[in-house]
Amino acid sequence: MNKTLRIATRQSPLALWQAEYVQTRLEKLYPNLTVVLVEMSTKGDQILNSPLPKIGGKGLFIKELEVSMMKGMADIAVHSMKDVPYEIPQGFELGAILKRENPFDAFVSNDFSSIDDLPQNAKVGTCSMRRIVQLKAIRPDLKILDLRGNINTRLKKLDEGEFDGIILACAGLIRLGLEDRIKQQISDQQSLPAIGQGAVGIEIRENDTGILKLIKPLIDVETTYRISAERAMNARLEGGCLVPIAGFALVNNEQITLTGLVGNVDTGVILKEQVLGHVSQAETLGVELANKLISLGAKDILKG
Ligand SMILES: NCc1[nH]cc(CCC(=O)O)c1CC(=O)O
Repeated sequence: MNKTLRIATRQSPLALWQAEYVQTRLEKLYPNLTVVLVEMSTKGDQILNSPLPKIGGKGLFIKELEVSMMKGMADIAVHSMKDVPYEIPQGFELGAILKRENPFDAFVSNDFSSIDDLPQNAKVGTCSMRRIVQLKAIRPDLKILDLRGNINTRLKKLDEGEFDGIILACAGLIRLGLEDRIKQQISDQQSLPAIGQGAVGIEIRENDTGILKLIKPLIDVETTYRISAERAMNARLEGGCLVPIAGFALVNNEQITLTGLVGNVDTGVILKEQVLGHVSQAETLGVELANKLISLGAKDILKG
């Protein structure tokens, strides 16, 4: 019997690419399944004249998709994991996390080859508090200017000369076929990636066992360990996009190394720590790292 599965998605080129990627994967797995996209705009897409932290943070890119699932208009929602708040609302759960793309930040410029190549007092565009605090640590002279909008909008503003360079995620550029715009892949030493950066997740209605079974083949185990550790740390720190928090996990031979960072844009203070352990303890390690950061003053740093 032909079944139809409906994917709730935002309408940005990146969101559509990610939703179509899941659609293609599912159609290949299940030839009798029809997979359709239910496109919608979210508040986070609509309010572009204010820095994201001032309008309520990342949940603004998610809420409408969850409402469509609750109303029975869609069966799953595809998100960039870095846009998913650490608390999943009651009635929903993360059903699958797919294989992580390049997780690092990218320096994008038409005139300069790297952050180090930028002249004194160069103008750099980003709205991420995480990127700002780490950029200022390596180049305190830079003029960081607010930059919002989808990837193409941000590139257009760069190309129109508003900035000497901008910071984006490698993953978004790669997925949109814009890898050639990456002038420098910024190392995690210079800019620790955002929690979940580079990973795509599928949100479902809680206990929707039929859908869970359907999407199970899309799960990437290593990525799930990495994102679980990063998100557990963020949850313990109660981090949103209002504060500069970064977390990045790597897995090697069933050992997970989790690095976490908190900072303060006003004071420039950065606190960075690391834990390691067995992948089976991913979430426990995330909490352990958060507790270590808290014991070293993370909450006061985040308050400023
Ligand atoms: N809301 C911004 C956002 N959310 C996810 C990505 C990139 C894709 C990813 O990290 O998976 C981006 C763009 C960026 O940070 O440059």
